[in-house]
Amino acid sequence: MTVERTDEQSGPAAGLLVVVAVEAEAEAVRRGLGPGSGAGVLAAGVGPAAAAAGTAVALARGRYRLVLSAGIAGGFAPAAPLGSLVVADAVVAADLGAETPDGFADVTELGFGAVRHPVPPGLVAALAGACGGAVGEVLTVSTVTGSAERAGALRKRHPRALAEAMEGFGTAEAAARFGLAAGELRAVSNAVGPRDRASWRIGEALAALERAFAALPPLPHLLKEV
Ligand SMILES: O=C(O)c1cccc(C(=O)CC[C@H]2O[C@@H](n3cnc4c(=O)[nH]cnc43)[C@H](O)[C@@H]2O)c1
Repeated sequence: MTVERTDEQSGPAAGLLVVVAVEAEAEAVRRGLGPGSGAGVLAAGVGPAAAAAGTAVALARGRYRLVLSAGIAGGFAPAAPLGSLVVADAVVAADLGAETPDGFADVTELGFGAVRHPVPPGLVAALAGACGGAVGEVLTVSTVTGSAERAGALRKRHPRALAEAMEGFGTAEAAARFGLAAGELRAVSNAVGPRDRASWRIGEALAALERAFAALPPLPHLLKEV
């Protein structure tokens, strides 16, 4: 696993680490950031475990002050349509828990762990103000939702959720171990609900992700907010 920086590794403290799942997302982020941003961009793999492991290794090896989970996501209709951007004000593990006779119980209800990482409000405002993204919860799931029933159950349990993806909570958990804030910025490639591969708009979502990173304020401005 390597963290590719968009400029010299040996320069001043990098500051920003952007963690995505796959190389196509990393390329979109790098194009948006442009040369000389100094940010680290890591394609850590799909899912919360890969994201947590990759983020932790990168943070142990590099000098970072802020972490962003980024990439494509499923959007909850109608708030997060295809091609739109979503900025998390909380990163929430939505399927970390147990099935009980009374329904799903998250790990905090079972008496241990955490399922939620709030994002510093100033960081949320700076990100959303810059890219025009909608603000709300972004869920992290280990299984992509593929039915209206599951989508409805998630929305019932998380009425403020705008999107689901698979890495944010892992990235935020790792960042927290290093005492760092983490945000999440997602571009919607598909609707959360019944599986319909023909309707995915991955190219549009990657283009929106690139535009979002091109619009980000300079790093010192973001760092003031955390
Ligand atoms: O096979 C399917 O039905 C299916 C539907 C949506 C996404 C996938 C993926 O394997 C992509 C996972 C990858 O992309 C992010 N992502 C994008 N859309 C979603 C989603 O609706 N729910 C969860 N994750 C999504 C995710 O963060 C992964 O990196 C397959």
